[in-house]
Amino acid sequence: MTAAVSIRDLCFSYEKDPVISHLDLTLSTATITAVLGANGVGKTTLLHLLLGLFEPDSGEIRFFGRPAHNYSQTRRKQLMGMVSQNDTPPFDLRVDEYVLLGRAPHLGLLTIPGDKDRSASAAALSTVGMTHMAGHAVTRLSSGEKQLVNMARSLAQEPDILLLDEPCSHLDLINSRQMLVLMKTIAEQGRTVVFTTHDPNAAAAVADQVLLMKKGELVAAGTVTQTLTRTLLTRTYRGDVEVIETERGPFVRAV
Ligand SMILES: Nc1ncnc2c1ncn2[C@@H]1O[C@H](COP(=O)(O)OP(=O)(O)OP(=O)(O)O)[C@@H](O)[C@H]1O
Repeated sequence: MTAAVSIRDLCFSYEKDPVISHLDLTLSTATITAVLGANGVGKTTLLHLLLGLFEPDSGEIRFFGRPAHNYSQTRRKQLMGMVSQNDTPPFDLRVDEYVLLGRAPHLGLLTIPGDKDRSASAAALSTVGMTHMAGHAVTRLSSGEKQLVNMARSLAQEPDILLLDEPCSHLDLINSRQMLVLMKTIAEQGRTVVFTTHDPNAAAAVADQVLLMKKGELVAAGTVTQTLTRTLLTRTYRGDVEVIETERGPFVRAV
C-alpha cells in the first residue's frame, strides 16, 4: 500500500539554525506514529511542515505518493487535520459552533453547513464525551476541555491524516487513556495518526512506529520494542532512563 506520508531529505530552519536536518521518513497508512524527543528538538515543527504552515528549505514531502505541493489548498485541508496544544478560536464561539468549523474544508466559500455536517460535528463531540458542553463558550473551557473540543473539531473534519501535538498534555488520567483508545479507533478506520508526546509510555501503549528525535535528526525509528530501549532513550534525552520490561510492553521512567 502507498505510504500516507513519505519524507525525503527534508531540511528546514526558521532563521539560520537548522531545526530539521536531512530527515527521511515513511508513515504507513492507517498506523499511529509517536514522535518523542527532548524540548525544542523540532517535533512540533515537523507537524507544522506536514500541515503546510511552512515550506521546507529542501527535500520533499509526499502524501499518498503525490508531492505535497501538488495538492490544492482545499484538498490539503481535507487531507490533514491538526490538534495543537493551545488552539483557541479567534472570536467567541459556542462549543458546537466551533466543532462545526471542522467541516469548513468540505464546504464551499459561502455554503451553509447542512445536516450531514451537523451530524458529523455532533458525533465528534459525543466521541470525546463533550456533548453536555455543546452550548458553552469555548473561551471559558478549561485547558483539558479545550483539548477535547479541539479533538472533536478535527474529528468532524474527517481528515485522512491527523496530527496531534501532545494530545494528552492537559488531560486527566481517564481522558488521557480515552484519547489513546480513540487514536487506535481512528487508525482502525483507515486514518493515519501522528502524535508528539513527552510520555514514552503513551507511545508504548498505542504506537505502531516510534520516532526518536534529537536536534531535528532521527536517533531511531521503529517499533516500540526496537526504539524504547535504555540506550536509545538515554541518547535521545541525554539523561539516564530506565526501561522496565512488563507483560504489557516496556515501561519507561527517568532515573
Ligand atoms: N516560529 C518560530 N520562529 C523561530 N524559531 C522557532 C519557532 N518555532 C519554534 N522555534 C524554535 O525551533 C526549535 C524547535 O521547536 P519545536 O517547537 O518544533 O520543538 P518541540 O520539539 O516541539 O519542543 P517542545 O517539546 O518543547 O514542545 C526550538 O529551538 C524553537 O525555539
